[in-house]
Amino acid sequence: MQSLQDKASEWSGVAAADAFAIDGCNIFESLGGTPQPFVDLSTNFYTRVYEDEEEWFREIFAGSKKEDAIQNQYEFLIQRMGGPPLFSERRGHPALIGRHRAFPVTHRAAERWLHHMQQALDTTESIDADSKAKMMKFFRHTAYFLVAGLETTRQHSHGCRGTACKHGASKPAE
Ligand code: HEM
Repeated sequence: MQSLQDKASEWSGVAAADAFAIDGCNIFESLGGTPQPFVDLSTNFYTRVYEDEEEWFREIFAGSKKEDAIQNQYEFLIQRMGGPPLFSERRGHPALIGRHRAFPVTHRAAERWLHHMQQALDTTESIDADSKAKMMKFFRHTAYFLVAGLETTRQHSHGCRGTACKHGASKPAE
């Protein structure tokens, strides 16, 4: 069976080696070892998301306060890009598939998310071009990893419906 990583590579067009080039360097340190570039990026990103002219996409985020969404994201990014584990200290394990279960993370939503992230990166001056390129590949691959992961768990839940399957405990989000 095709793994989620394989599906993510196929759907995103980004090979795993390119997506995880972020692990071969420390972007947090190379950007000066401070939270600021990540705060800038997340603020830029979520300002675009919360003002998106496409209501269907804006609505996905309606249950979260913009300030909270910004903090969740920059703490995750700092941690993932080689900085201190701020996200895990405050929120626990990232478990991204589980944390997105309540949201309709479709191919279309992934493309819209990536569109805003590309624009946010393009207009964040505190991040250099090489780091931007690496981060975008990571984002693209991860967005499709989420699409693939959620599609798989939802299909699985459908298959279990009406049976005494152990997965029945976690209700599928549809
Ligand atoms: C593919 C399309 C995506 C959609 C539609 C989506 C949607 C959302 C929504 C609605 C939230 C809740 C906002 C909040 O309260 O923090 C969220 C949280 C989050 N997302 Fe995404 N997301 C997507 C992709 C990604 C990607 C690619 C990443 C990582 C590279 C990511 C990382 C996170 C993190 C770390 C949180 C905070 C979770 C928490 O603190 O509980 N998301 N996302």
